[in-house]
Amino acid sequence: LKGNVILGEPRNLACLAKTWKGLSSKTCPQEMDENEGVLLVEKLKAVDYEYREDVHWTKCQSLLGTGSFGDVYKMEDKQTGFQCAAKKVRVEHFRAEELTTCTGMMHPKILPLYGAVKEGLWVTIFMKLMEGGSLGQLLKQRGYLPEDRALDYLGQTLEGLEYLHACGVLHGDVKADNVLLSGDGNHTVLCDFGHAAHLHPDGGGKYLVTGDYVPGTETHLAPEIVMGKRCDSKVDVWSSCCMMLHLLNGCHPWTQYYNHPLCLKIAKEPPPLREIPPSSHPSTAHVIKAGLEKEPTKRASAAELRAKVYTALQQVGGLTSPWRGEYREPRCLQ
Ligand SMILES: N#Cc1cccc(-c2csc(Nc3cc(F)ccc3O)n2)c1
Repeated sequence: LKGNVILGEPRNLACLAKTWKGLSSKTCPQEMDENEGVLLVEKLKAVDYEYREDVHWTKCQSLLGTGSFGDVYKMEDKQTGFQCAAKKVRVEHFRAEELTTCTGMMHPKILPLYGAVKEGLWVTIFMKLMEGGSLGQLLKQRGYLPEDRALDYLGQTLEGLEYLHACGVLHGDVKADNVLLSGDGNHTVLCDFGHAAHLHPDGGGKYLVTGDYVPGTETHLAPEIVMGKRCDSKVDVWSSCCMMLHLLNGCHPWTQYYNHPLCLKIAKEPPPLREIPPSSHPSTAHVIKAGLEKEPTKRASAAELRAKVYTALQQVGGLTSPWRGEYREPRCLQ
């Protein structure tokens, strides 16, 4: 059995990932057994240039969650015993941007990539294990979050976005399911670059709705995306405030007022500011208003919005409530 899995550098992985794009199941039989990839950490060990599921690594029983285009499992390297998270994506659904946008990214609020391997018709992407699970899962357990917790998580998410945008990358699917938590619930990282895109260096927008672009979560889509206009990093700011409404209410924006297809409403209707809980502090409302400007040039940047979030967090008395507290009936079902 031939293999071509190496311990390498992020740029090796970015380069190899581009050759995986668009391979379809119509490939020849020997392709079915191909095993190639780049591992970025010593704790994931290829053996004779091979790294195969159930041979060199195995999935642990639990399904951790569902990412874009694939399920996420806890996995263990059979040689080193090291455990991490792994998402399996069919090559037909694999987008090279999932790896080219986040390789080489080093920031406390961005989930570290450990490598990726193609085995037959599957691409497996390895990332750091986050014991706290996703913010989406926490929300299901708590109904909706206290204002200080929601502000703190929004602020950390915006820190990660600020770094991403400075690197010329837009995430494309900012939502609670793609924000992961440390074991103590106090630190977040942004994950899942399945909808990410490289921004033009001139900072000009990019036509997202083209060839292989798959839109992110409909309820969180910015107006300029649904109107097929040029998009830039501001689309992530809009989505982060849709996530904020989701954290504060326990339900996605728009869904209580409109039926599908929501994209027509997102384009036509005013921003969903009426969904800001009346009990919110005025500074919190100010943050959401600044992030839900329909005109991207008027919308706050991730850096500007982060500053407003920290002010609001101070105004509400800082972070005081526990991350796992009592369940609160989502506001949308009241
Ligand atoms: N650890 C962990 C954990 C727990 C719950 C959900 C997720 C989750 C949601 S999207 C997601 N994407 C993802 C996970 C990988 F391991 C590798 C690439 C990915 O895009 N992971 C991860």
